[in-house]
Amino acid sequence: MKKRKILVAKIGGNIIEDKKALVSFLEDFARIEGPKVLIHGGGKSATQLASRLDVKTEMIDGRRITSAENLDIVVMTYAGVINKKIVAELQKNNCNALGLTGADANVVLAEKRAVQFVDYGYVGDVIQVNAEVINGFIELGITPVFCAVTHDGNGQLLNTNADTVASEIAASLVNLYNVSLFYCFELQGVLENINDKNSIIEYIDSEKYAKLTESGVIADGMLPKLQNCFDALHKNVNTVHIANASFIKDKNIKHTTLSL
Ligand SMILES: Nc1ncnc2c1ncn2[C@@H]1O[C@H](COP(=O)(O)OP(=O)(O)O)[C@@H](O)[C@H]1O
Ligand SMILES: CC(=O)N[C@@H](CCC(=O)OP(=O)(O)O)C(=O)O
Repeated sequence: MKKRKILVAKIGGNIIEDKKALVSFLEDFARIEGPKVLIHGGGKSATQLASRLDVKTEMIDGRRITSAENLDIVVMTYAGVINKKIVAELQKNNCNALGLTGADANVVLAEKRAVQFVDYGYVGDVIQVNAEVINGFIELGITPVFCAVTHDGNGQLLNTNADTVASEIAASLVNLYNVSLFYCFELQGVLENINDKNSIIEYIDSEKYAKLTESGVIADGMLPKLQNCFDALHKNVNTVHIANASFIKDKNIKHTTLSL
């Protein structure tokens, strides 16, 4: 039997911080028919709140070193203000959204990252996603909206990169759906030259990915994003794109498509 299509979209901190871009993205997202899931980050907002509270922020390879204080800040920011504002905006646009952390309904179970060279603190690596629960919400006509907070099943909340949450949720749905994963952000795609907004690399396969990483073209948040794209493809997610937030309504704009 042919599988139904589902869209798994992720928006990051730069879109969330840009009120106009966020409102416009959510309007377009709300309009999309059929099953869909939204995952959001908000790293920029968490860093701003930490600074207002005089709490140090440290990122390594695009991931936040998460102390107990940082964890409280990210939970307040991601699961609180950002998640609820997004849900309210989607409701305004007649999209029946439900805001969740990975702890809610036990959808995203993670484990605290073991200390190897770096102690990331309360950062979680995803162990399991409960696709049946996500599908249950969708069957009820509800659009799940996930933030990047997960849990370990023993009462500990954890901070997980939002791109990873999106990749894992997308991968969990492949037995039920034909899954498209869109990473939407402020640029047009992966750039050959970060200072030239038009230098969009339209196709990246595993070989090109290795070359780009080696040459240092890929840096900061783009490192985990691409890793997560390839993880999703290896787990049989059908299509993966990195694109500007407006890609959600206009599939003809230039962007980056990933393949193995
Ligand atoms: N080659 C590249 N092409 C595009 N962006 C890149 C590249 N290398 C590094 N980046 C950085 O990665 C950022 C995207 O990662 P991140 O900030 O985690 O995104 P998001 O807003 O989706 O969370 C871009 O804003 C850019 O600063
Ligand atoms: C472990 C880790 O790094 N978690 C991320 C989660 C938020 C996120 O990924 O936000 P963006 O999508 O806006 O970057 C962080 O705290 O920054």
